[in-house]
Amino acid sequence: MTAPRTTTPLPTATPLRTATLPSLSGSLPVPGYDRAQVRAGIVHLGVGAFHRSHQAMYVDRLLEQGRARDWGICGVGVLPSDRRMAEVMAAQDCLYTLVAKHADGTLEARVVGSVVEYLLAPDDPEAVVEKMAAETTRIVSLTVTEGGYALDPVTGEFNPTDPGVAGDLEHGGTPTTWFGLLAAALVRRRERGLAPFTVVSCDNVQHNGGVARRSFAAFAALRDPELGAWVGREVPFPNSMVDRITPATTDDDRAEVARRFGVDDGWPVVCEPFDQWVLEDRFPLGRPPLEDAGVQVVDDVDPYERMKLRLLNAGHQALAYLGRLAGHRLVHDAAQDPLFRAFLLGYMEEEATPTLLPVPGIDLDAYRHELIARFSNPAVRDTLARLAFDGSERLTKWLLPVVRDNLAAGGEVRRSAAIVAGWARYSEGVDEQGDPIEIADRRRDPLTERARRQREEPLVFLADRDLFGDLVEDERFTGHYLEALTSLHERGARATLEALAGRGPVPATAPGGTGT
Ligand SMILES: NC(=O)c1ccc[n+]([C@@H]2O[C@H](COP(=O)([O-])OP(=O)(O)OC[C@H]3O[C@@H](n4cnc5c(N)ncnc54)[C@H](O)[C@@H]3O)[C@@H](O)[C@H]2O)c1
Ligand SMILES: O=P(O)(O)OC[C@@H](O)[C@@H](O)[C@H](O)[C@H](O)CO
Repeated sequence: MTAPRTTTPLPTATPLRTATLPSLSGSLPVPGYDRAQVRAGIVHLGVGAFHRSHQAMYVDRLLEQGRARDWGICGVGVLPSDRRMAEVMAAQDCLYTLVAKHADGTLEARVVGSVVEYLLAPDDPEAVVEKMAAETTRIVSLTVTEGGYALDPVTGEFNPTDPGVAGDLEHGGTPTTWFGLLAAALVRRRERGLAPFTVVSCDNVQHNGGVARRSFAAFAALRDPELGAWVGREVPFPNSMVDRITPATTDDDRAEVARRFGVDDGWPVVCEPFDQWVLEDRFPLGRPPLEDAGVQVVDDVDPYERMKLRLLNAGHQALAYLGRLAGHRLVHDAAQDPLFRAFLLGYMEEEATPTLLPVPGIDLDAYRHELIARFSNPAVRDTLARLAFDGSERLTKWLLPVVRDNLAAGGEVRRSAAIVAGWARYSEGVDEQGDPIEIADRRRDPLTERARRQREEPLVFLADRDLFGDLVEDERFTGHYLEALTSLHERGARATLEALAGRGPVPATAPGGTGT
């Protein structure tokens, strides 16, 4: 999460504060409700761009309807890198500008007021624990990223040696991770005879609620087996599918907000107009009437999240690496490129869709085409670099399940293999023009080390069993993978996609070798 760097107030713009809302209301909608009357019933851990464009926006909609006054949000920054957010939230009474950008350049903006408090855990972990332990807190929600669940990428089980949890497991004492903070709060609630809050993961993880429960219960059990069993039994973790493309805020966004709306906002949020939240209804302590704000409250989220993760998020992976290799930097440029558009549609139609479950009320053909249109929105200016961030946590969780299902069912894997080969080629850290690629991945060093050996040992990247399990032993997959990797090395990304589309030469042979 990178904060916009400009700190100088823009001359014609009004600083965003409770006191300035009346003067700002002439240029954009501001909260019409009395924020002083709103109490925090939700504590959210990991207040980044997405929480502010999505969950906080739905709660703001309800507050605007005069509802949900007990369901305001207390935001929490868990990591030391959240300090800048804490400063902006403190300076702006937690207010911020949300700007949805339509493809035709139209902007829809409003000041969101649903976040009513913000705490920075590294400064005051006790305040965070106490907030979650308070009777008024009935929901704790999370956006801690895919890598935040301390999961082994192959087994999907909790990994107690993950650097994200190891500290809290080894030292006990003052919690520094979301695992430790949540555990301390739940222990305190149990001591006070209070029922546990509901934990809602809003990360792009399949079965995010179940995964969060398994991983957190395993953490708790290592601290105290009895606590682990109680968590597994008593703490509700509903699943949810969340969707709204929300790039990181840039200086240009901040300047545009000042210019167009006269607001000097230290950290506005820009996003696409589309939003979707499909939520499993398991909230023993109650929840806000989110269905009245446009949330789909359902019994089974699985078909929706599978659709979204395998089409949208894996689709993003399809663009991220091959698009960058072909010279694109922005998502809409890649999505508007006919070659990439055809590749993406081919992946979605022939490889991802056959692995989906029937999705109630959704026309999958329309959904796929809507995705292409959303990716092509030039106003959003999402970057391929954002999509490529921590690929080892993303590609493995979204694309590899598609591959495994298709291999088991005899389905198509050509394009998926090319996406993985694209990631392997990208991980060499040099693009097709010879310029460096900055690899932002927690596993960067082992990834690049293997990728740089692959011209001599073509399967060495795929042979990383910590990421790919035994995929390297599947000859059908490795055949397509080697074909794509050879083509990427010899002819580049564009020619590789042309060959996949049947419009160019396919190498007659591919080199062998299984690597180590
Ligand atoms: N941005 C989107 O388009 C989008 C859409 C749908 C879902 N999401 C989900 O939201 C997540 C966050 O996206 P964002 O755009 O808000 O990113 P961001 O970089 O703006 O914010 C990420 C937040 O998560 C916190 N965080 C990261 N790792 C953590 C950890 N281990 N423990 C505690 N906090 C941690 C950061 O401190 C920060 O507050 C994504 O990883 C994804 O799962 C994002
Ligand atoms: O946010 P991440 O890092 O999980 O994934 C990158 C993108 O695929 C993702 O943010 C999408 O834009 C989002 O899931 C759309 O709802």
